[in-house]
Amino acid sequence: MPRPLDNVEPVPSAVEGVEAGAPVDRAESPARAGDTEPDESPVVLSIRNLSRSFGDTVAVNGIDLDVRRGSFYGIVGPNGAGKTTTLSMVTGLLRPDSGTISVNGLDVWKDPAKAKKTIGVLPDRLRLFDRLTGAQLLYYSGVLRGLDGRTVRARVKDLASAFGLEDALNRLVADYSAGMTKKVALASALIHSPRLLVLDEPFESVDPVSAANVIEILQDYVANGGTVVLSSHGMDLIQRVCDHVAIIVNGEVLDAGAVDDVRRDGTLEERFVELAGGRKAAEGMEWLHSFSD
Ligand SMILES: Nc1ncnc2c1ncn2[C@@H]1O[C@H](COP(=O)(O)OP(=O)(O)OP(=O)(O)O)[C@@H](O)[C@H]1O
Repeated sequence: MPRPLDNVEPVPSAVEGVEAGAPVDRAESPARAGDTEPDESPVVLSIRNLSRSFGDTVAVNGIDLDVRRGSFYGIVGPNGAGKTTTLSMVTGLLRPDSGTISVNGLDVWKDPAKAKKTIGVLPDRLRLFDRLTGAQLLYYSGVLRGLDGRTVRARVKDLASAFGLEDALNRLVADYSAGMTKKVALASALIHSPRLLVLDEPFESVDPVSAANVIEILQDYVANGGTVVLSSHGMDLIQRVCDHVAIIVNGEVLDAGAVDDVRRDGTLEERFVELAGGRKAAEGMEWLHSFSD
């Protein structure tokens, strides 16, 4: 059910009514909210001619992308392809050299405060206030997003239960394992029920059971009108869970669209390897077999 907020456009809660269990394959997913297929839904994220260099390194080179409401959109690409740079610019964390990014009709770099209210972010290199307990971190994330204390406390409880963090809530985040840190950061990204979730490698370090729970939470969120953009190196996961995908190589989108169109007759991994330039044979590594002793 939708849960209206005071100062954020209402979107359904991502965590209410979540039960542990395996995530649902796209093919078996329940019908999306509303009658429209994603391709007829409004564009939530629009990227036009986006570029960013670091010195001589061109990290992102003229990217265009449209992500529609209710989409579960995967961004894949080899190491150093420009995924994190793109997502950092989308979420207002890194200023582009050129190009525009519009989220929910708001220009992220011209109207950052309003645009950011509608975005939930899981950044790549997590810099959390880790001297807080998990409960404090979630509480402050909610309050900083403008929610009142009572609402935040209720949501912290829901999120802790959905992410299996109940027993960790009173421990310092600095003492969390990598997967627990990822989960508390993801919970922080959800607490204000944003319209768009941008998640950079959300499943890295997360155990399979927790990942299944998180996927189910995200699928529920998407089925009720939320939109997820995530980067991952898990091709199987993207193929199974996402409805759309973009393959980024050397800062450019080499293919994008419905997962089934992008992968063509093969798997997404096969298409990825084809576009990313194929695998390299381990030539010149014979010394590795000589063993030091
Ligand atoms: N702050 C920075 N300073 C200098 N170079 C950077 C910086 N951030 C990114 N780069 C460079 O930009 C390119 C794209 O990096 P980016 O982190 O966006 O790739 P990625 O696709 O997210 O890679 P990975 O899959 O390894 O996380 C790389 O060549 C990287 O070295």
